[in-house]
Amino acid sequence: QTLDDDKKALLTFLSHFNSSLLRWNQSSPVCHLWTGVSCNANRDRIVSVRLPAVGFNGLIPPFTISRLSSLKFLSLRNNHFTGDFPSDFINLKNLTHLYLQHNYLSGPLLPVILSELKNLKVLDLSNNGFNGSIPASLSGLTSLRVLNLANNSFSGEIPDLDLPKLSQVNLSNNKLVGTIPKSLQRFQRSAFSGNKVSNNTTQRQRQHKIPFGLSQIAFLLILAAVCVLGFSGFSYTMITCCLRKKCFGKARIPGKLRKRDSSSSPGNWTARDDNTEEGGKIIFFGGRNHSFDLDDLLSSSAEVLGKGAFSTTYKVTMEDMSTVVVKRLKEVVVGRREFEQQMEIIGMIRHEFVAELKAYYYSKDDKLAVYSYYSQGSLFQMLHGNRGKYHRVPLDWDARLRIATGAARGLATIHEGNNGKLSHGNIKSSNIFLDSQCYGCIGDLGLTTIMRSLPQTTCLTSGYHAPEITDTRRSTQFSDVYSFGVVLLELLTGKSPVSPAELAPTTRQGENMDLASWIKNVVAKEWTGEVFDMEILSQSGGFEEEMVEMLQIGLACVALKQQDRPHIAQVVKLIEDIRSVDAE
Ligand SMILES: Nc1ncnc2c1ncn2[C@@H]1O[C@H](COP(=O)(O)OP(=O)(O)OP(=O)(O)O)[C@@H](O)[C@H]1O
Repeated sequence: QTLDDDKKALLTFLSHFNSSLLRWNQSSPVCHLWTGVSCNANRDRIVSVRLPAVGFNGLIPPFTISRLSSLKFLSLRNNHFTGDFPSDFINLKNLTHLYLQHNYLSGPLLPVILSELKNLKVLDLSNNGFNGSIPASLSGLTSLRVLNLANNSFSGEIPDLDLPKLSQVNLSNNKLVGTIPKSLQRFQRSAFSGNKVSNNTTQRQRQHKIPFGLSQIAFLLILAAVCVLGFSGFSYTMITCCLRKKCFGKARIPGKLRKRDSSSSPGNWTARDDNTEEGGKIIFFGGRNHSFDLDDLLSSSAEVLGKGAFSTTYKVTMEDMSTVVVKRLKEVVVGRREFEQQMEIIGMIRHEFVAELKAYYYSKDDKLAVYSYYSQGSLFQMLHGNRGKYHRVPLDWDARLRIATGAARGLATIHEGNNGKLSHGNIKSSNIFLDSQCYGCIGDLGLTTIMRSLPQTTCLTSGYHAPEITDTRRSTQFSDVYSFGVVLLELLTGKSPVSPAELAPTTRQGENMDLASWIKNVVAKEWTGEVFDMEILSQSGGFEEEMVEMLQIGLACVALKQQDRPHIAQVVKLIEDIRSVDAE
């Protein structure tokens, strides 16, 4: 019933715009719109409505959206809305994120309305025509973290906003005057640029003036006397304390020892998830400048990219259109400490050919790892997607060489990590991604050692695991090189090591042949060129010699005895020696 009511309210809202919407998207306006709407876990209320850049104009229809009383996230940014800040939004008491930027809204902000939106964490009203003063009642929004009022016509003095959680402010390009209040002086000057405001150094200078019209010498004498008295008092207290300690043995430490605050460690910014009692927290790597936090992640639109053995992988597009990959880890078998230690090691690795671990989250119920997103997809998709279909875009030899070069360099960097002790443990084509220049980048780093081990039977049939691997949690740099060799063979043959059926024509019935054995088999019986992917062979250019060299590297990597395999640094050198792709 409640969901129906919510839907009705939303449809009433939409009905005001039908004509413009139809003009905007002839094909399927409603369909598109519903993708921006999501419900709570019980599916009985609408909690998030995002309708950015849909071409809405006119007033925000009153008592439509505001009837969605469970709404937490509302984005109507980049439309053409006019009129005042909607006074009926006072009903949206659960709202945490409000994005109304880039519209034509105007008029003053009514203090009473804002003070009621007590749960707001993000308020973005930038790039509108709001005027009047900035209401001091914003101080009541104690959860506020982001406040963007830039590019409006706000005037008067900036109120003292005592908001401890506030981490981003932008009041630039308004008509504000006076001094920046103390509570906001921790923010960069650029947050206030384009106004006639100063920070209160002039006030401070005034305070430094000698009081009561005393002459400078008299003032200095008094100051010296105060200092001497202060010093004597301090020394007296220290001496008595020491004596007391000596006389009474163990002295009690006054006050409480403060717990170390992880947010003060450089490079890490810790945000507690207010909703979890179990101490869930998200840790970011690489400085404080993160455009998202846990709420943003959880309230952003997510698309399932796939489900692996240990995790479900989502592509998450944030309100600012940046995209990350979030892996919800299902089978973590280590405790918080070990999990955090592993993530810290991985978070230190920064290399152009290794997918960056941006953040992680640990709570009793949920463990997340946030990586950078590669829009070109994985090597697996590039090699095997749409095979045999007319719209397949073939992957040429140059691209394959570039992928091999990048991925080998990425893996070499990983093996240097943790004082040269780090291994990946899950090198395969679906974990190698293509960057904008078609270099291969290694993804999914750091998960195998903290997850449940795969059963041995799975290892044997996975096609990528080295024969000595019986426990996927105990991978080694040798086994990584083996898996990388399989990827090279996959690149050359265009055959997937995980589908033995592809190798079937040359295997005897019932024989379970891996890619390396299949290649050796074919090379022994036929000529070497038989193993290469037809897609590259049909390409003009005569790259066969280069491909044979790569085949030798791949076969060296998949040597059965681990000590016979080359070190990854050697592999990088050998691949680069085939042809340097960088200059191209
Ligand atoms: N950072 C990323 N950028 C783009 N696509 C990704 C990223 N990480 C994973 N994917 C894609 O998401 C899908 C699911 O990935 P996931 O890692 O869950 O499964 P998998 O790689 O098939 O198996 P495994 O769990 O063993 O790694 C795969 O198609 C993978 O290529």
